[in-house]
Amino acid sequence: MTRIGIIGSQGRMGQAIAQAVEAAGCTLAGGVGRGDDVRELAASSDVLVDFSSPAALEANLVAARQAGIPILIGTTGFEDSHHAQIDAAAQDIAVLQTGNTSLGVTLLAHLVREAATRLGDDWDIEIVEMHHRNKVDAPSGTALLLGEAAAQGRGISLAEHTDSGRDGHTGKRKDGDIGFAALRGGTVAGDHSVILAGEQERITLSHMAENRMIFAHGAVKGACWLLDKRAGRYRMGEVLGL
Ligand SMILES: NC(=O)C1=CN([C@@H]2O[C@H](COP(=O)(O)OP(=O)(O)OC[C@H]3O[C@@H](n4cnc5c(N)ncnc54)[C@H](OP(=O)(O)O)[C@@H]3O)[C@@H](O)[C@H]2O)C=CC1
Ligand SMILES: O=C(O)C1=N[C@H](C(=O)O)C[C@H](O)C1
Repeated sequence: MTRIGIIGSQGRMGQAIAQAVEAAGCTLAGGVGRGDDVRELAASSDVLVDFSSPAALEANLVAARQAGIPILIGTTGFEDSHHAQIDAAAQDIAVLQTGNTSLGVTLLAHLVREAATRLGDDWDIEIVEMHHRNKVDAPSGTALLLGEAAAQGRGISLAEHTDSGRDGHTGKRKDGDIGFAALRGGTVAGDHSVILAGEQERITLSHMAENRMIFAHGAVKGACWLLDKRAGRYRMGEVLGL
């Protein structure tokens, strides 16, 4: 039976993933939190699943590399330097990093890419997300991955066309930018809408997570999918055949 080790095991997602591991008929190798030794967990796991904090990334990648096992990273809030660390680790082990492990969002990203490819640059793209009051990063990892999908569809760089957190006298909207707005409150598991706004018409593509078990089941599926993969960086779309 596949042994899955959870990083961030006492968190909201860590606890959901433990349930999903059981439901999938896998074995829970154990879990670690802040201050625990992730190398010990890696030594007794076939694959690691990380839903913790960007601060934990370096130690997690070192542990997975030393043990020679794959890692699925669902943590969000990464900066460019974190992505460089993930790329480096993917030279030696299989790594899947995604801001959202659900089937619905993975499909939504395809739809957004397609819409952005087909609609002209005169359609403005805005991404709105809402999450529970305890979420610490914004925009959400999902909003960013949907923004990436839109940017890819348009053939532009998201980094050069992001407009996030408008406030005050901002001036008019810059042509071609992809806008982000983040709402926080209550217990919302994760709502995302991509609005394509044209002349006299508007398309909204949305996903509403009703329960974080959808992320947990996707994470376990992704972790098991990674088991026989060569070193490299993989996407959730590959797991789900999208
Ligand atoms: N990709 C996806 O589909 C999804 C991604 N996420 C992301 O997953 C992450 C976790 O979310 P959530 O479970 O809600 O958050 P929580 O805050 O509930 O859980 C995070 C857990 O990680 C632990 N942790 C913090 N720092 C470290 C560390 N250095 N090493 C090991 N463990 C550590 C925390 O411990 P302590 O409490 O002591 O700090 C806590 O138990 C977030 O980045 C979130 O955005 C969430 C849902 C879906
Ligand atoms: O922190 C959360 O809760 C979530 N985080 C992920 C994100 O940043 O997009 C995925 C999901 O939306 C829930």
